[in-house]
Amino acid sequence: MPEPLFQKIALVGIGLVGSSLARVIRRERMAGTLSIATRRAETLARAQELGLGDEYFLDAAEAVRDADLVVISVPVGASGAVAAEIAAGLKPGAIVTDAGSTKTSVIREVTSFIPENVHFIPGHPIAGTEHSGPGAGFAELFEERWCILTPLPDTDAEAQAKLTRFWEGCGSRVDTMDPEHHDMVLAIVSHLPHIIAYNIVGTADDLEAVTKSEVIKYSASGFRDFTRLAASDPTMWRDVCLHNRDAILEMLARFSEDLSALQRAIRWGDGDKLFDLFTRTRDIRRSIIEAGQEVDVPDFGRHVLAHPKPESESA
Ligand SMILES: NC(=O)C1=CN([C@@H]2O[C@H](COP(=O)(O)OP(=O)(O)OC[C@H]3O[C@@H](n4cnc5c(N)ncnc54)[C@H](O)[C@@H]3O)[C@@H](O)[C@H]2O)C=CC1
Ligand SMILES: O=C(O)C(=O)Cc1ccc(O)cc1
Repeated sequence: MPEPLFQKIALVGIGLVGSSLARVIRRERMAGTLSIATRRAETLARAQELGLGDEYFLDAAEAVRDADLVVISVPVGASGAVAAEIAAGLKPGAIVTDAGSTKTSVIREVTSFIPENVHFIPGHPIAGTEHSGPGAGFAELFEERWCILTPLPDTDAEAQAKLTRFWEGCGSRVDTMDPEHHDMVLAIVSHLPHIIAYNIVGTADDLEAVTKSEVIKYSASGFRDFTRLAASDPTMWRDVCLHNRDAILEMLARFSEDLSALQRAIRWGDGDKLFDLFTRTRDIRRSIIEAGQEVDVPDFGRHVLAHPKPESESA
């Protein structure tokens, strides 16, 4: 039997992302020992019931002792507290990474707690669903998805290569970005769509007082798609909004400007303008599909964007 990639992996946070990692780590035999820590006793008991790991701890510092890889998968607002908690237990030479949806805030809040002889390499799997908790995870979550690493200027190349191999073992393709760029890109492709969904579903909910159950009864698939995103975890998305504030506000400002232009076109009956925009956006969708970037995820009855296929596979 080949040696596992890591003798011991510790997962801090065992929700959708942490429990998906636990499942794929086990399937691919990437850890000699898999240690799991989370804050609440009920969540830990559920993880244990599901048989997600080999060892279970409420004290994260104990879980990370002797671990060669530590993955922090908690809402981004809790990353700093987790780093403070685990700092004393970290093994020299260990790799610490995270799965947080924002990167500059995580780096700001975590780095100072990480000892000099430990490699901190922030990361973000661009893979998820609207579900949360240890029961929501599945081993295939990361397959054919990007994982973005945002290494720090002094990141050790060997440690980064090993973390890259880990994500590839999970089925992902790995890219690197600088953290500010990551936060700007994710603000438009992920954070704004969720904020827009929360907003439109909230507006419809306010209207429901007037229209009674019509919002539910006649909800077309467009509205239903928004309700899926708007069902995402409130703690996670509160933290994303608070921790990627500047990039989100920048993207919201652009969005509002464009929405005002659309509003004006509708008010003044400018059909050409509407037609031009709707044609341009349809072309974008078509080019994504033609490039083979769209994959169907039958489990969730939804379409999500995956990474483009490499040249050799796209023929
Ligand atoms: N849900 C999604 O689709 C994706 C989420 N992410 C990011 O991954 C991270 C985890 O998200 P999910 O797994 O979806 O969340 P989740 O809500 O399913 O799980 C979060 C876990 O963190 C634990 N936790 C919370 N505070 C803690 C603390 N102070 N100490 C220890 N454990 C604590 C919770 O008990 C739970 O086990 C977040 O930073 C999120 O932004 C990244 C990609 C996709
Ligand atoms: O469920 C969806 O459509 C998502 O967009 C999942 C998701 C949520 C947050 C991330 O940081 C990455 C992916």
